[in-house]
Amino acid sequence: MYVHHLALRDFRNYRRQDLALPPATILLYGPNAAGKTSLLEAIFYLATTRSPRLSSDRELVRWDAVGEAGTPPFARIAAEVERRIGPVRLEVLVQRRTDDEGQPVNGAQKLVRIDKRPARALDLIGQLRVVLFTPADLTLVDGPPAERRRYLDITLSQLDPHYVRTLAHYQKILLQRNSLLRAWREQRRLPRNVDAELAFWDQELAAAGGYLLAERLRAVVELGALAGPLYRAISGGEHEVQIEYEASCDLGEARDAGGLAERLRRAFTAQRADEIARGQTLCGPHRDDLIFRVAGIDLGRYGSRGQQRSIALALKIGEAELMRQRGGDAPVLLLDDVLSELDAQRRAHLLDLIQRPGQQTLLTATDLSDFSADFLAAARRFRIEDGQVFAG
Ligand SMILES: Nc1ncnc2c1ncn2[C@@H]1O[C@H](COP(=O)(O)OP(=O)(O)OP(=O)(O)O)[C@@H](O)[C@H]1O
Repeated sequence: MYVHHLALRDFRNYRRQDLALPPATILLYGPNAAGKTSLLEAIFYLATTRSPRLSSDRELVRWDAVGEAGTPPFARIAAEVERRIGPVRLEVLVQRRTDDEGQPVNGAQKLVRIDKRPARALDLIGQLRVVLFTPADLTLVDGPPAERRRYLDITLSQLDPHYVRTLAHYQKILLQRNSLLRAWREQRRLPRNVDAELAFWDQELAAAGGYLLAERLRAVVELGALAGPLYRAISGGEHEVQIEYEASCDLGEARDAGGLAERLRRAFTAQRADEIARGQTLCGPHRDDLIFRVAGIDLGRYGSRGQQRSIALALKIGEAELMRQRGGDAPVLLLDDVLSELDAQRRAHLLDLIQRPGQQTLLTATDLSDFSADFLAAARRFRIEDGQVFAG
């Protein structure tokens, strides 16, 4: 699939921008702070309804944007996407919130349209599939478990509309169950029948969690088959990387959603006293992790920087391959300043993915001298300066 037209209005440092994009390698180059990452961010946002940067939605709106006819300022991202299953037009409007007197308040409102019809944000996810590569990908391996859960969730949410809805439901139930447990702890008083009070929440959390787990376990097997050999090739070593799903609840041999839900329910009951004492849900998909082993050694903990970099790259390429295999369409690749950071061997593997016919890849760079003459001749170039895009 590919984005064949992108339109931005008051998004980050872009005032108004219209851009026709080919299904090829697109090199976005220009000085620091020109707006290169923001362009990738816009596409990532359309695909996932999230910014890859740690910022709130209201920061997406251009600082000095003015709203229309007295309405609060908004940013607009729109794209026409070509896919194997047919084209689609996606649009998101992010509008700053104001109070009754028109004074800015925290937060932003998100309005989504798919083929010009209003839709929910969740419906947008998966319409356009992307894989983002950034220098921060290393935290996938050496960072906290939340980074690895996020990696799985973003991949699966783009592939499976039911996954993204179930994840949203799981998170909602988890919040409610936790606030109930916390309230009991703070009041130092338990209801007469704790089991009955929690039965509904346990049931809902286990049912949603069972589905999430089944899909994550399946994805980990498939990703392992893809990333394992890739790691060996990238690292130039003799071993593949093994990806293990480390569950926080005892899952036994269960692998299907129903069996996993039953396991979760049992785990919640078994740790009732602990959960009440600590005021939170102690196990479930929100506490799980991934372990990367090479020749039996946990490389997240004990790997060298180079080994960890190779795993991170193998995971990202594996993610793109998984999307292509399952979705029938190659995802759009977004490479934020990564190619120049890679050594020749790692770079060659990424180039292999990028240079496939019909693959759309947008990559950013400050310096064209990082690229070979062949690469530059084959890529479509756009120069970015101060929130404006120029061909050539
Ligand atoms: N809401 C906003 N309104 C206006 N400008 C913004 C907004 N948010 C960020 N900016 C500015 O937009 C500019 C572009 O940032 P961006 O990260 O896209 O640049 P870049 O070209 O990728 O730079 P680098 O090469 O340093 O990574 C920055 O100067 C940033 O401060």
